[in-house]
Amino acid sequence: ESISDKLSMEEFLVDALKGSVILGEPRNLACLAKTWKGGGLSPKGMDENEGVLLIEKLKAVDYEYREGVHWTKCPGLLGTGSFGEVYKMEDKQTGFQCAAKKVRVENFRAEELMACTGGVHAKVLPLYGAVKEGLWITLFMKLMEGGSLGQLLKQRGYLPEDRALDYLGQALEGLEYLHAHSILHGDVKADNILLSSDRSHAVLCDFGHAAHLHPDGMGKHLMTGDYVPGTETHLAPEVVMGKRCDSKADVWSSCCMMLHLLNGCHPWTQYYNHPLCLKIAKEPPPLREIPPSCHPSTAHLIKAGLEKDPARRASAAELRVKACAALEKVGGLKSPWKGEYRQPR
Ligand SMILES: CN1C=C[C@@](O)(C#Cc2ccnc(-n3nc(C(N)=O)c4cc(F)ccc43)c2)C1=O
Repeated sequence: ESISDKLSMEEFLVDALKGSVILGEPRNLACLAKTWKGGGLSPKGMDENEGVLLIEKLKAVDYEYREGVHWTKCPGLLGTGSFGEVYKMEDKQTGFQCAAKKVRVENFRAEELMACTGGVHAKVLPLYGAVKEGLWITLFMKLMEGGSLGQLLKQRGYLPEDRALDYLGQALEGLEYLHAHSILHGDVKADNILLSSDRSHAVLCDFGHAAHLHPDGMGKHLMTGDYVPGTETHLAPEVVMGKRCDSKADVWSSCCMMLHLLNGCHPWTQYYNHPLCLKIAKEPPPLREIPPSCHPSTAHLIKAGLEKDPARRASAAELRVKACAALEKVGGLKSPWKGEYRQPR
């Protein structure tokens, strides 16, 4: 179909979807979500209820899906994502439980949904739907009973090398998939890695800082428009310098996360005060924070991911191969979970 046909098709779709909550497909949701930015504050908008649910177990009733009516928040906060708090929720009709992130309409970025409606991958947190109710947008997603890697790290102090390598490898698998679809995650860190109940599987979450990259791989200026950068200690030099960025920015962040997993503290913070962005731009990469006890192949892969020049930096795919090789070299995944608390270095 021609561009104009595609546009009119999309306009037709959105027109049909406005004002209702339906069981639909990811692309329906992507179209509707584009109309939510800034959210029409018309008086009707205050009580408007529209959206797309992607799984049967979340059941709209008469084209509505309202908090407290059709679903309820379970007590207790799971976590706080970019611009929103995350709760466990339960569908009143089916009893199905999942997680829900609530974002104010003025803080909502359609990219958060574009990133996870593009397709499904074992290392990316599945989206179960999104609904606008008045001035709030609720994003439904799979519940991960193992909690976040950030929470695990707080409990354990720092992780043994084999565990850190295994989680890094899984995160890089998810990044490889996103980068192949021209999506930059934008905030790779331990808090945005969620774990299965036995903590063996890890998935990427929180696409609140995601950006769509030019398919030709040409970098994109991030510090424009409504873009808000990710976590300062994990920002790549090209991001803090406002240069064009590409998927390599996520690779730098993944190695900052690796240092966080191995040391129990964020990089730069033991050596410099805020604002850190000047140091990140000026200073050499934080290679001195690689624990001396690390296997040489672990140190090598962190160096490859912390190259200041993104063109010389390894890609997610290349780094994942190095992480798998390093895990082999250290003897595979052996560390027990029991272990004692390790005082951060
Ligand atoms: C698919 N999708 C839709 C919205 C999304 O951008 C997000 C998120 C997000 C941010 C911070 N934290 C959590 N978070 N989720 C869970 C969970 N699903 O069980 C969770 C559990 C915790 F213990 C702590 C934080 C948690 C989830 C996204 O990725």
